[in-house]
Amino acid sequence: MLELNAIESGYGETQVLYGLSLKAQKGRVLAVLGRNGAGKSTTLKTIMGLLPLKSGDIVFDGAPIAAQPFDIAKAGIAYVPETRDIFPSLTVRENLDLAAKRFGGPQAEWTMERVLDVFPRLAERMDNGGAQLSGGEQQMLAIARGLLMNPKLLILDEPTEGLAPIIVKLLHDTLQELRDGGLSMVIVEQNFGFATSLADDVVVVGKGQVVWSGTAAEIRGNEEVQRTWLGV
Ligand SMILES: Nc1ncnc2c1ncn2[C@@H]1O[C@H](COP(=O)(O)OP(=O)(O)OP(=O)(O)O)[C@@H](O)[C@H]1O
Repeated sequence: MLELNAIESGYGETQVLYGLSLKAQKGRVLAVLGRNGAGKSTTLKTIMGLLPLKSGDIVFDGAPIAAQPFDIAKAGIAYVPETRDIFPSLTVRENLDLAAKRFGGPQAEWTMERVLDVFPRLAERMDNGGAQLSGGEQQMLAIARGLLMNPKLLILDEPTEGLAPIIVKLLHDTLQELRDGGLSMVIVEQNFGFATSLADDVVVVGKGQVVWSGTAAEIRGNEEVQRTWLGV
């Protein structure tokens, strides 16, 4: 459903991706792993139109991906950045309403009610300001907002970063539920156990390219790849 073919991208003069190719398939979870600075976040930002694609192409659902972030979201990709980017001065309800109004509708698969079923903790915090939420609640809000965009593909950048183990476990169970419901996802993650227990497929990024790809079971059994490219 999403295909990156030999993409090159970076920040101004600084090139970070050197011919990176990968495929994310419908109904499956792809984990993108790699050491700090390998180019994982840069890959996601390039997919989302936040960094210019210098060379190569990106195909989503059989068509070249749009150039502008809003059009990419409209086409069906929801992106939860590392920074979560919720609106701190708005309440939980207002944060969710913004996405529901823009991307919802009578036919929408994800409604406010359904999202709050998945994240009951948010239902208890609807009138709290974004800034009053814990890190885990902010992450839940960011994912809930992504779901209300009714995406075909949900992209998450380091969802467990900075979260306590008990919240990581809760998040894991929630994402597993979404996966079992058939949601396609791409997850960039430093937490190897978290990522490989959720993922079907795995790519490892090193120095701006994909250096290994296979299934989650294969990488769990491959200590050499773990040691060489992930430092696990
Ligand atoms: N805004 C920026 N301007 C210039 N260089 C950047 C910028 N952001 C990241 N880089 C550089 O791009 C390279 C890849 O960064 P990227 O964030 O994609 O890595 P990553 O694999 O996601 O790792 P991390 O887990 O640290 O986020 C790094 O060398 C980083 O220093």
